[in-house]
Amino acid sequence: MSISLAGKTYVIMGVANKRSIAWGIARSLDQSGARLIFTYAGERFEQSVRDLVATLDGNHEIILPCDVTDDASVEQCFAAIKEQAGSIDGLAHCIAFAKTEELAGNFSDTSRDGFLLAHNISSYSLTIVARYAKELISEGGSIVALTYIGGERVMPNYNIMGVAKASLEMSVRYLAADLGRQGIRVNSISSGPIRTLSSKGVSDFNTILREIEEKAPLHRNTTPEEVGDTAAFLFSDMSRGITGETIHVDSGYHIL
Ligand SMILES: CCCCCCc1ccc(Oc2ccc(Oc3cccc(O)n3)cc2)c(O)c1
Repeated sequence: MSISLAGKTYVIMGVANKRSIAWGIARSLDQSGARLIFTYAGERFEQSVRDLVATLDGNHEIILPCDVTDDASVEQCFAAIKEQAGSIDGLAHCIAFAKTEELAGNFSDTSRDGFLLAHNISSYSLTIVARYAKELISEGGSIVALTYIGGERVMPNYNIMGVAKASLEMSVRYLAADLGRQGIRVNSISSGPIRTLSSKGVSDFNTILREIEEKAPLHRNTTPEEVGDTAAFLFSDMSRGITGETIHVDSGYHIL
């Protein structure tokens, strides 16, 4: 891999299993020589994260719980990172959730608590994580978040998650404006659909994958490795002039 992140440390939030996009990012950064810190939500993921991390080249020892819906949990997580690592060079936010019943049917039937839950986990979490991470991120650091085109235009069944992603993408721009004076860049990767644990929550997912193969300019679906390599670029100095940006890694689908 041409990009070197040797001597750099990144926090990766949201690895659930080997299919996670967060895991694709982890593998690319590991290949680029970075030291990685992992956080997981809920101890049911701890063992699978530990087992996966053991397969990487580098020895990434810091693996911590972090419930982004709990301010104290986020504060304790970053206090532990400060204590165990000192400073970091960036963070990958790969966290989202919405109730499955809100990811199908009529958008007008969205419930108040379904709306709030989706925004709490899928959008506000980036802002509170950035608030604590900015104290640890060195000059020249970089934050990367994951989004989907359903936050820019209507994609059937994506519903409330699309509204939350629109909020996330605008949060990326406001955070870029705020943290730029500290030399911290904030960008998002808009990934094409990838089969993950999360995509099981979206009805009719297979139809979308087929549509991409038929219509996307590259006529193939997106892979976690492609997203991982773009993340490595956004963490590297090769992207030092880019902030507040959304890069589409989607075989070109967004131009249609
Ligand atoms: C109609 C659009 C089909 C392509 C969707 C691509 C996609 C797949 C997964 C994505 O991430 C999530 C994350 C959590 C999520 O909520 C879930 C996931 C599983 C179970 C559950 O109860 N909620 C739904 C999507 C995402 O943001 C975007």
